[in-house]
Amino acid sequence: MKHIFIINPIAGKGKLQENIEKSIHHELKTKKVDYEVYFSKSKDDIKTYITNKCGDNMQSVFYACGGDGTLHEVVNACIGFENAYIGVIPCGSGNDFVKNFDNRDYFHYIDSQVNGKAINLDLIKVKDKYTVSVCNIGFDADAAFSMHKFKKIPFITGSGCYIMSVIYNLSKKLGKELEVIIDKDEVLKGSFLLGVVANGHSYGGGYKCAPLAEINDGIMDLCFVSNISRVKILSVLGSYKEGTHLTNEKLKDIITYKKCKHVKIKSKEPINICIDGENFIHDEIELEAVKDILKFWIPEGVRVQAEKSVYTTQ
Ligand SMILES: Nc1ncnc2c1ncn2[C@@H]1O[C@H](COP(=O)(O)OP(=O)(O)OP(=O)(O)O)[C@@H](O)[C@H]1O
Repeated sequence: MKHIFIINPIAGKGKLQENIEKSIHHELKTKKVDYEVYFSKSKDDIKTYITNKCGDNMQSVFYACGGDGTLHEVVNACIGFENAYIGVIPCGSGNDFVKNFDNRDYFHYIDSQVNGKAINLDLIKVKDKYTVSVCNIGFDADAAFSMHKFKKIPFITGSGCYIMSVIYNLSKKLGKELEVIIDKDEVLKGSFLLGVVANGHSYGGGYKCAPLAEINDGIMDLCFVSNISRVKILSVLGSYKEGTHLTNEKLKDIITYKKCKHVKIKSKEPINICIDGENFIHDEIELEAVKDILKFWIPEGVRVQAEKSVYTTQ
């Protein structure tokens, strides 16, 4: 097995990458491990690099050294290659995918990584892409989209930009008129503040939007929040971040939570959609759970999180 570390130099604040490169060489140089370190030049470069590498028919693990965006690119580049496995060394800002595992520290240990093993996990297929963590629409997707407006302001950090973008979006009309068709059968119709279709349980750097989601059950978790007043948003957000929104009695009338295998979302006008934190615009999307398609390389000592206790869902 060859171990190929793809480091995204701009993920997170770019602080951990140098240390990761040093520990890779420190741990592996003297051992009989076939390895390579590559610094990605752009999003598209990740795909070109992996496609070329997979062409040599060698069994390889491609480690996404970055955040969920980097992992998303590595996964989508590797899908379809029988000889490619996907690992991750989290060094982005959110790193939500690895939150679905116990003993996450081991993701940072190079010896645990190279002594890992392959397991099968699920992904969500949306259009011609695969989602690793979460697809989201609504208020928070709009905030992610309009962040660029604030990036040009001097001395404002990434989180500062996000806060300004949230405030900017709060001043605009809230609520998306949507039709959501679940498993080709059940229809939800209405005005929604936000909605997620999730493989993993978290997004946005720790918002536990889908607390019951499991990455190896072949099922997606859908959580839609009905449109509410600006004042109520603040009281909902705390619960939504903690993942207690399913058990919070005060929120039961505004939350719809379902487990499903297929979802179609329709809007009369094009809307912003975030897929693993990457931005897209569509007026209709279909999402489908695909069981066991991700050939994930799990470090020694790490476990997929155990089944959650059952909450009351609608
Ligand atoms: N060399 C590069 N230059 C510019 N962008 C890159 C480069 N390599 C990869 N990318 C892209 O950078 C984007 C941001 O990376 P990523 O999402 O991993 O970091 P993050 O936003 O800090 O982490 P997270 O998504 O976990 O919050 C991704 O879209 C990735 O494809």
